[in-house]
Amino acid sequence: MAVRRNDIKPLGQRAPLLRLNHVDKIFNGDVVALRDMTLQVNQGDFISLLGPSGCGKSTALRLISDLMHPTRGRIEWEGDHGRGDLGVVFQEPTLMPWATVAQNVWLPFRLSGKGYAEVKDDILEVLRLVGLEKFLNAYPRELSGGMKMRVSIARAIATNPRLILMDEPFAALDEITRHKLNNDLLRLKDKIGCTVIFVTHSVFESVFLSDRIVVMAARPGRVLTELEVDAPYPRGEDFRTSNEYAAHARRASEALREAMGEPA
Ligand SMILES: Nc1ncnc2c1ncn2[C@@H]1O[C@H](COP(=O)(O)OP(=O)(O)OP(=O)(O)O)[C@@H](O)[C@H]1O
Repeated sequence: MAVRRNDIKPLGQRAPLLRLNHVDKIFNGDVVALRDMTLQVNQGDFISLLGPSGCGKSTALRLISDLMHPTRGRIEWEGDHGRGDLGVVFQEPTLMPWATVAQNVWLPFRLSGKGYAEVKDDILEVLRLVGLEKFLNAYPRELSGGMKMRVSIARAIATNPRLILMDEPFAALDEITRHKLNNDLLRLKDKIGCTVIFVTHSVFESVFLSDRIVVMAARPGRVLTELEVDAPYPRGEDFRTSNEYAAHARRASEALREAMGEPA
């Protein structure tokens, strides 16, 4: 079985997974995309990076995924870190249009040398988790935007990576689909206990999804503050309409206004 259930411990009791240690990223000698970012990621965390355009959210994800290296500081993984430790979901579902849904989800297995027959059951299982088991043989063009994103999520979790990076995955979707996918993502998290770093511009999405919100500011890109959302999972419509949710959203909005240099 590819996707296994990992139990999530309460905040404060989680084992460490990854640490960004005083990380700077400077482009072309003078564009400070990130300054002195320190972030401890623990197993089972759902962390949102929330901030205005240009505050270095995508740069942080690229550094974590080893697509580039810090100018200063270090990124330290707990234990051995290798290929297959990361699942990535982008704003665009980035599916291969000529391949079926199942073949698209096969990709990360294929990259690690596994034949289709060997992992067929795993592919079916992960598609079941995102509610697309009936679309195994469909092509991306036959799917709605939300369904394509589910395939993209299925592909990212299929090999049970230690960390899933999501870069504004729902930003291009309509509000109703976005709400639905937020609900589905939390159900999925509850089932498989994954660790997620989720980039978003949306206060409401960050409060609904995450248990830690890292608020970032631009010019230079940096961490301004970190907020905890201690509401228990699973979360659903009850949480979304609760006073607790509104209070967290107010706190996050105030921090974001500060990040944008506006009076609180
Ligand atoms: N390859 C690059 N070369 C030069 N500058 C870059 C490069 N990548 C990012 N930057 C700059 O670094 C800063 C941070 O960019 P980044 O894309 O990480 O921000 P972001 O918070 O993800 O923004 P958005 O929310 O708009 O996606 C910006 O000023 C950007 O112009």
